[in-house]
Amino acid sequence: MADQPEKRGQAPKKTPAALRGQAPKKTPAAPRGQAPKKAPAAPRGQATKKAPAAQHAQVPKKAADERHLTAGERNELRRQERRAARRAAEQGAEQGGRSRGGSGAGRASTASGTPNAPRRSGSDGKPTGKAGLPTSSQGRGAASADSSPRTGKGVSPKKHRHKAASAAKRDDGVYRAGFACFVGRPNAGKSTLTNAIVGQKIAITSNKPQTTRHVIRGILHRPDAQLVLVDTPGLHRPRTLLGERLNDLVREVWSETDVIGVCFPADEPIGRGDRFISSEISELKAKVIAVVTKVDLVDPATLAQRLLDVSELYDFAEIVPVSAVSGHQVETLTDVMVKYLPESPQLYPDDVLTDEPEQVLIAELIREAALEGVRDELPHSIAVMVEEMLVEGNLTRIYADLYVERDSQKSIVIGTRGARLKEVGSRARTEIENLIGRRVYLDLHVRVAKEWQRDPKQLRKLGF
Ligand SMILES: Nc1nc2c(ncn2[C@@H]2O[C@H](COP(=O)(O)OP(=O)(O)OP(=O)(O)O)[C@@H](O)[C@H]2O)c(=O)[nH]1
Repeated sequence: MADQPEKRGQAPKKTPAALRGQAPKKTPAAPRGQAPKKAPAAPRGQATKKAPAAQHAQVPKKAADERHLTAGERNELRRQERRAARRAAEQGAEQGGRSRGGSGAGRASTASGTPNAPRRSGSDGKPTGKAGLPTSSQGRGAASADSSPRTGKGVSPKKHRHKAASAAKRDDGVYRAGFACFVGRPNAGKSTLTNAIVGQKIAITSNKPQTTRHVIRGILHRPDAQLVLVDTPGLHRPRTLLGERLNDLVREVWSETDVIGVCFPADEPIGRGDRFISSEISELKAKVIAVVTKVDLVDPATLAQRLLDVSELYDFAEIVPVSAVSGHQVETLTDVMVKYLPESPQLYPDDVLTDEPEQVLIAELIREAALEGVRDELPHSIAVMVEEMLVEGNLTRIYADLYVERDSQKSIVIGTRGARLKEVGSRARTEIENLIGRRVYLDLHVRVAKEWQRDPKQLRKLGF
């Protein structure tokens, strides 16, 4: 029988509050019995010929359940979870919930500090957080116990270069864990930096602005800390419904992270967008640092000027110049971010690198390959959905749809006698094989979804 690949390096996505052992209050919809609808077995009404991947999945129940949801429904579920978690955290704070160290002041950190939050027991009878991970009372390291959804094969985390280097720096005996994100104008280098820190490609990158459309978490494990990096789309002036939704998503993430790194590309002068972002973050609880990116592209004098400009823009806690491409100062930046994380037990098991569903990562890799060499509006018009994954021995068959908005775009993406699409497929296949560590057969179809960026129904279907 065909199996869903079992993955190391991935865990089902949970809200920051859930990971910290806070039980989110029910969302308004939940008490009325309006829990997010499960999608039918063939999520997009294209039923029949192939069995959906979820039916083959041998994964924990929650993850298996979520595979039945369409991407849009999954996102809505995430949104509801986040809203509920925020409300729970606020209420916890009002009720004098114990604040964690660092910048998390005012946030309730344990299930017991949250109203209506029953403490759950693990199979061993020990209390666990909502997420099935230990609450802070269990001490560090306990999170790697059996509650992990990680399983055998699949995404193999590469040995992390920060681990050994950082061991020596663990001088105060304090373990820190928390969330950080990079913000900044489109193309500032946020995703490249996230990948460089996590040590594996979990976010796609390209030289087209607004490449990032999903919030993806990458997890860095060190002996003294766990840094959960949340890669977000760049905040921008929205021109479509998609743009508005992406901006909302970014603001939601900002409100729940401990450290925010505002990225300024060293090779471009400070602009209106940078000023706008700096003013937006001034209200947040998170510790805000400045990251001057792409320093390999400028001479020392330009860099010095950029650092000065950045320092005059806002009262940043620190300013760190880095190059994600050469690796210059990446480790220093990591140390700075870790320094501002709250004291906390581990949030994810040891070998989890991301909690993004595998289908989403794969769809992103296909989109990245499709972005190569296209111009003008076309990059924005491309969306990808993985319809199905089947595992046969060491081969994974992936069926994916690549959406564009117009017939003319469809012919560009396909190319003369399918040459361009073939190239996209072969580039994407190599990346996917790197990701899942198995041979891949990739079946790509190009479809037209007219004006999907402006159409709420299509956006939902495509996961926004
Ligand atoms: N030379 C150099 N190029 C970089 C560096 N970091 C990122 N880039 C390039 O800059 C471009 C944009 O990088 P991304 O990481 O996709 O930027 P982003 O901020 O995530 O972009 P959006 O998704 O549009 O918000 C890519 O072509 C990267 O290869 C760096 O340190 N040095």
